[in-house]
Amino acid sequence: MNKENNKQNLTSSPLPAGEGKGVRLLLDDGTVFHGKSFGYEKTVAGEVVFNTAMTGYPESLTDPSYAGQLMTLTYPLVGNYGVPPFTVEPNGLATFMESGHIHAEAIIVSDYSENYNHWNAVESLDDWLKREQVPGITGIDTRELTKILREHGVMMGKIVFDDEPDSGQWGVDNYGDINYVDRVSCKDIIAYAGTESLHLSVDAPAAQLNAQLSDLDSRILNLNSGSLNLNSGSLDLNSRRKKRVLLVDCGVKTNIIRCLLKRDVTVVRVPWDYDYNGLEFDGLFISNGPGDPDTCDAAVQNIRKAMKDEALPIFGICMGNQLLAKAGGAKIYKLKYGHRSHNQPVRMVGTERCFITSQNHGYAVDNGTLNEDWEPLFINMNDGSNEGIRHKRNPWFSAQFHPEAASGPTDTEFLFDDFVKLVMGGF
Ligand SMILES: NC(=O)CC[C@H](N)C(=O)O
Repeated sequence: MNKENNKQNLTSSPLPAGEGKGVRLLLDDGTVFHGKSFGYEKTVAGEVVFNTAMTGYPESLTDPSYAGQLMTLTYPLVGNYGVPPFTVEPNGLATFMESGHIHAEAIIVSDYSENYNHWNAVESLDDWLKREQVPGITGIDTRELTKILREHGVMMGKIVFDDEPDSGQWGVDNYGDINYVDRVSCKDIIAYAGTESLHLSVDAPAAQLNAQLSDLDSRILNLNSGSLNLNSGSLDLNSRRKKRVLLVDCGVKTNIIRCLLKRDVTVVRVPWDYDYNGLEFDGLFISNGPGDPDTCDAAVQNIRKAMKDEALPIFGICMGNQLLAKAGGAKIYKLKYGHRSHNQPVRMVGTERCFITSQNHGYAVDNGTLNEDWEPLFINMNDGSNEGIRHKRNPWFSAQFHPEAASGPTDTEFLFDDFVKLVMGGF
């Protein structure tokens, strides 16, 4: 079937002659959009999703949860504040980005602005995309595209250059069948303490890792001893170490690690399928990540093992909400077109408190499948879907939205305070 003749053929207002190459966005339902290329020239395919935030393209492009997706921005003017520098902190974390590189397959915009101006910009979006070999399309009627995705639901799409014949092949499997988490998760164990970080091998026995982590703690404590506040809540005086959060990296955003470190805990980041149950830690954190949570069974099994310690604080964000729910026996389903924006309203169940949240997810926990030990913690005010869960007795909770924001509103950052208080042993 020739999909291009099958459906709408949508041409947006032409860009001035001489700009990027002509390029088409082909949707799985046969719709074709015509635009101009910017960034890197490459044919790519993936799940086409839309994000209605007005800002935040550097953070969204580097959010590992966008792996495998073509990111449509509905805000029409994109690129006008350029791109911040890719500087890295002493602990190896990017200063302004959410990971080490762009994870979205492509960016789709209405009107790419070549001119940019911002106190922190060092290059244009076009130059950054070229450097990272990621294609962009401009001149697309992104509101029309979004209407189609809202009606039909998200679907696979492909970018094809007008001067290249379309092979007719997608070149990638269906989005939901690919384990993207495995692609984006770290490969080593990385411990972050203060401004330091230490890479450890996943093959080392737990006893050796525990000893290496203790050495790191002693070093940090000695380094800080001049200014050490002995009343600091995070210092465990019995074990002479800081409180430790074990972070399961399903594609963690940098700002989650920053938010934890800011609260004075040591963060031990492990690959998504690593069995951390022999390590010493005081709290378990399960991160955001791309793709279908049903591809992450190893992570669910490890969470179940950790749950044998009923007093262990557990906190999850986004994919972490879904994996914690699965570990508790609940089911996940795919939303029609997901929540990707800076203005998703959620209500804290049992209260009249409503928060405006930053979101990026396509799947959701089915509230009806939570067993009697669990209850919804937040509910989306637009569509009633689950936005978080909590265990009725144990210190286990999670949010479907992004309390770390980056980008977006920071109103729910208090959830990190709540978690770290539990880790410190009190509430
Ligand atoms: N940001 C995330 O962690 C997203 C979780 C999952 N991949 C979803 O789309 O629902």
